Amino acid sequence: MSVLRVDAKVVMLGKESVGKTSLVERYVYHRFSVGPYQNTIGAAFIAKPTKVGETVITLGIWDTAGSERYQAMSRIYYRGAKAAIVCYDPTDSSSFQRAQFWVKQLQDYDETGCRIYLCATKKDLIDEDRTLRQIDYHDAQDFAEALPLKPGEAWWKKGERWRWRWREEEEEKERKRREICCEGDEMC
Ligand SMILES: Nc1nc2c(ncn2[C@@H]2O[C@H](COP(=O)(O)OP(=O)(O)OP(=O)(O)O)[C@@H](O)[C@H]2O)c(=O)[nH]1
Repeated sequence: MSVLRVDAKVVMLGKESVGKTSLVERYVYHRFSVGPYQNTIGAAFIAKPTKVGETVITLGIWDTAGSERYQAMSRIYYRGAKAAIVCYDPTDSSSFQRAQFWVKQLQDYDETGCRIYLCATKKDLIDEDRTLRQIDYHDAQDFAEALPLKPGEAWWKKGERWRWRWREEEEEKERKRREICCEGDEMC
């Protein structure tokens, strides 16, 4: 019996119905399924060999369910991932909030240097009717630009709202860490 060797684990994250499964299907099978929307249950796995230079590497793609019902399970799927594609639908502002949630989860629990990619879906809808856009392009860009930076470095680049928000969140985390430490330890 042959055992499938996965060279890199990739995880798809994002609110339900943002288009994660459609993206994976497009990438793997070059198709877009039209028809009634079927939500993912738990997660789906697919292996995709891909050529990088002369080397073939196999991506193990975990397409997670966006429904909050499955949120607790998601850590299993992003644990050890080399890359996370965090998707949001620019016509749905709540999906952008959800994307921020996932980015934070990944940053808080990352043990293996997972690279985070922010992906806006359903561009055709915006192209057809710009009034559908609920997420400002620049807000998304600012947020994405802050991603490769470690949280501690993010606030050195001044100007944009997102970077300041990272800073505030980090300071708040540090403050809580100190409080917890001081409660149980007089040396703190
Ligand atoms: N117009 C348009 N519709 C899309 C696009 N991508 C996905 N959809 C539609 O959006 C709906 C949800 O797509 P899915 O790919 O199933 O979404 P998902 O994020 O995997 O959803 P969950 O499995 O619930 O997490 C489907 O009806 C798709 O046809 C796109 O690029 N443009």
